[in-house]
Amino acid sequence: MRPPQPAPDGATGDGASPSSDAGNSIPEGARRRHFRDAWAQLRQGPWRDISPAGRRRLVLVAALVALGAALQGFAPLALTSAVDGLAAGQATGAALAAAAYAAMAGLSRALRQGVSLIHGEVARGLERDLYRGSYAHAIALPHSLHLGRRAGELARTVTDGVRGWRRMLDAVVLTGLPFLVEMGTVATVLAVAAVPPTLAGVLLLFVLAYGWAFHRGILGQREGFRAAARADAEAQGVAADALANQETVKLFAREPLVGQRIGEAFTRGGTAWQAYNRAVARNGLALSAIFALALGATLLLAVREVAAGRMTPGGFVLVNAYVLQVVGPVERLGGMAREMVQGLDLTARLRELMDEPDELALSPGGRDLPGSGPLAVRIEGLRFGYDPRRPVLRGVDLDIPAGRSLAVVGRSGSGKSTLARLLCGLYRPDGGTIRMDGVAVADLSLAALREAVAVVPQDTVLFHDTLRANLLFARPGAGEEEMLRAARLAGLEGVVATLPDGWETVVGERGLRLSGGEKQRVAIARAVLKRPRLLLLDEATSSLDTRTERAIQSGLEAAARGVTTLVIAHRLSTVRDADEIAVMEEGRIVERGRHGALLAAGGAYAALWRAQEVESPAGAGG
Ligand SMILES: Nc1ncnc2c1ncn2[C@@H]1O[C@H](COP(=O)(O)OP(=O)(O)OP(=O)(O)O)[C@@H](O)[C@H]1O
Repeated sequence: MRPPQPAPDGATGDGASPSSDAGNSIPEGARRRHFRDAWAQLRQGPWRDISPAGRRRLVLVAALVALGAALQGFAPLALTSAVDGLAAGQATGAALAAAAYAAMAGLSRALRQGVSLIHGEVARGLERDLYRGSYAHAIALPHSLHLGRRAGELARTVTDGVRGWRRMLDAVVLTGLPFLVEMGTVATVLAVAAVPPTLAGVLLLFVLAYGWAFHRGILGQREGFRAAARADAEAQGVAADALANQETVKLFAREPLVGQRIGEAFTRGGTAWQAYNRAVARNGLALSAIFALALGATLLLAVREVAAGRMTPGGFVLVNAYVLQVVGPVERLGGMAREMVQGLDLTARLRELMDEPDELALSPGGRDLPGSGPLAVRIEGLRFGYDPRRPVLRGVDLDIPAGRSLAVVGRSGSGKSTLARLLCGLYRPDGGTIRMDGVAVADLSLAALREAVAVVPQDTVLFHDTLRANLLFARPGAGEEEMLRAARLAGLEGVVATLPDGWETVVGERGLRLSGGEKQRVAIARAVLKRPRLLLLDEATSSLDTRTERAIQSGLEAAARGVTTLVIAHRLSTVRDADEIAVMEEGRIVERGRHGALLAAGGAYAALWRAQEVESPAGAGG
């Protein structure tokens, strides 16, 4: 039941969400290059997507963060003055200094709270822009690329990527910037307050040792973190797979077995998180030891300096305050390094995705289709293979005069649907040309081509929305009358009448709440509503019973009147009235003509017809 490579999941023990395989995709040595790339992309990509107002607010956030950090850095100076004032018997001065200290510390904290509120809003706006841009790009990627990916993988890549950018933004604005400002002010204060060099040196040494230990700890924990996240994702994969197969589980009465597998998977996740938490605790202990040593050493030194009269009691307080105060930013800096690395891991696949050329880049032709009536289609020497090693179309020549119908029949796998896909620009031919009203499809804009063509595919997938919304997707501006006419021609009216919610019925994910035949009727109605110049019917009625098919056939014929139509069909009885019938075999057209002539010729078509007559004596296929 477990998928071979479960998609890593964002739900992890500490709320962080690295993508396990994304994390492994960047070798350690290439890390710096990735930082550079990420920076370049930050400037070209995400940054560009932020609205000018959003940028101004981001700058405001940065300014407030810097102000808060500066206040935090300077505050102990006021405390020093208060203590020295007290020591010198200047109570008023000491009180003023103490008040200044309280104001600075309070303001700094208030700023931090306010900033996180504004920053959250700014960051959410940025996320929205990123989602919009990334999904627009993902949808515009070539059809072949979508087919080559697992369901949900693209959505996961986008979500991970956007979360990664958000983490990096938070890390830089909320941690990196205040760290630099606060350390700058601390260094300035130490210099101005003439703290003895030995003490300043010990303090610096402490910061470095603490930062180094913290960083090492994070690197050490990284593998454990990834392993735990991976185990978690696997467990989620097992559970998701079980849910997807719930019907099978029930029918085989295997609930206990599935429950046990899920339990085992989550136990593995729990064990991995325990190992990670132990590593975190070990590192925490090491840090506490360094902190205790540093505090002890600096205070002893400070006591000696004060006793020798080289430092005031206020200086003693200052040193003590800084030892306590610099721990936070140093720790946060380590956290920031982790966030940046994890953020980069998360954005890696999105950055790759954004580099993939979209359909427009691959089909740069930008011409519009002139005119407005039915299209004349001419196909010459068309060759195509999904894989270069296996040609599917091996030189197809066909033409459909404007407003006429052509039926393409042939054995399963002969390449009929592939021909239809090339006609609507889902793939580019390897050789040969398709012309619409004399214009090569390669020169057309994809939007112009697809506005002109309507397809009723073999398998219809619908939006998880109402029937009305699904139908109007074909032409959002269509009026009620027009929609009802399309529904009537497609035999959909009768279906709608039986549904308790009528047109407002929500059809379920991918349209799963409708039967195959009902979905097919929605697809036909959509195609009719679109008022195309070329109609492609790819076994448009294959899911219908013979009686319903006959009923809809007349509607389809009415819809196809005056529209160039290419019909792909297995049941030959449905295409016997086509203006022309072409028989396809192994990617080539081997016969063309009208029904009667082809039967009389006694070739491939006649053989297909006879075979279907044996299966269904009432009339081939019907
Ligand atoms: N996305 C794809 N990637 C790779 N190969 C494909 C893809 N789609 C179809 N094929 C292959 O191309 C060949 C032609 O498929 P196509 O769907 O055009 O046949 P068809 O004549 O429409 O068949 P049917 O009547 O069963 O619908 C088949 O051998 C099929 O396996």
